[in-house]
Amino acid sequence: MAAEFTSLEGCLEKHLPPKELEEVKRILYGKPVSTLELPTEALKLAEEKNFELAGYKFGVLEEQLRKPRIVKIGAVQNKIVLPTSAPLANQLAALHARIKEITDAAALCGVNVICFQECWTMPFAFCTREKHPWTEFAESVIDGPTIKLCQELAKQHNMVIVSPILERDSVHQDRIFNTTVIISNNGSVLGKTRKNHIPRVGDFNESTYYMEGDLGHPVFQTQFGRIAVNICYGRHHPLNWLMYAVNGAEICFNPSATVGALSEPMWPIEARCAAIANNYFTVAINRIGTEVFEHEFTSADGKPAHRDFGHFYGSSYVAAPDGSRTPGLSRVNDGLLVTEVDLNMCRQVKDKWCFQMTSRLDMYANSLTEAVKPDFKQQIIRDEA
Ligand SMILES: NC(=O)NCCC(=O)O
Repeated sequence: MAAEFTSLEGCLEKHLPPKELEEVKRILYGKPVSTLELPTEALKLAEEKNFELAGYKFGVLEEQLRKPRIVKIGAVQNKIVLPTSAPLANQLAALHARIKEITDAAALCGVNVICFQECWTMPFAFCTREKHPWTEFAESVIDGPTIKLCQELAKQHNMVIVSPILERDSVHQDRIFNTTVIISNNGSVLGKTRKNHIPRVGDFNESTYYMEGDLGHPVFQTQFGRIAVNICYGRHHPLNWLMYAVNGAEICFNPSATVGALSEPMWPIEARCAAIANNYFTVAINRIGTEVFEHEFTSADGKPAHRDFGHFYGSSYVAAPDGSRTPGLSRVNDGLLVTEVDLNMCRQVKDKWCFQMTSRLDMYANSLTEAVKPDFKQQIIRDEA
């Protein structure tokens, strides 16, 4: 769908009578979320700097023996700032400045953990199939310029920063990975996680640029809960989501870069299903805009060569373990979504639905062990009549 369609929620609100709208929202979005009051200063900054700022809060049961574990999550979606033909250093600096503005607004809103979009320091150039100059954006997660910036911001704002970048691993022969770095609110690098599943679909020609993640499914214990990151295409793999839950995640981020023609109908479903199935909060983040490249490329589908990927439709949202979700940010504008959650909800929903007790992981572990053997025989009962 074209970039002019700004948001699904906006369209429903414009065209449905209030009573029907309430029913549609109940069915499509689950238990209603309330609006979070945001400081005037932050709203002013958002207006001045031209990004959407929205805030929501999920309802949760009050417990008698546990204190609430309130966390404010920030999700950021943004366009690239300069054209893809600008000098790389300028492109990077402009993105750094943009993310700093949005993070400053998040700090004013009291955000505890913020996550940016997939490979946020660069245009999503993998569609071009050109290595030069794009692989130059890959940087060290130990002392690269982006990590340094994130460390400063994390310390300044007492905020955990989840920063998805293209990683250059110089300790291992300059290999490249699609990595997310977790920076603690004290400014130190807590660790990193790498994209496990690499797309081989449409113009997402990413497997020629970087390798499959080799770090498993780490979960990071932060001062604001246990967090994990399932990077973009990993959201199509239920076992990837599952393993972060098995390792104890309470919030699972899904920083992404995906376009309307390919995935938009799947977008509202996948991270939300994952929240339900895995009893954690999911944070689905997608980039914004249409990125135009200097040289034409084809999509190997017989259609004419072109210079862009299509429209990255944003629509970032948060889903809760009880199946409710926030409205999405816009399909066309940069934005910051602030969501207040009580992590106690994860266990409350586990106790209600018992998915963790009925999942039969041992049965599937055995079945999958058999299924990956070369001499595996499918369990099919044939009608020989
Ligand atoms: N960045 C990325 O993995 N995109 C793949 C397309 C999709 O998963 O929608």
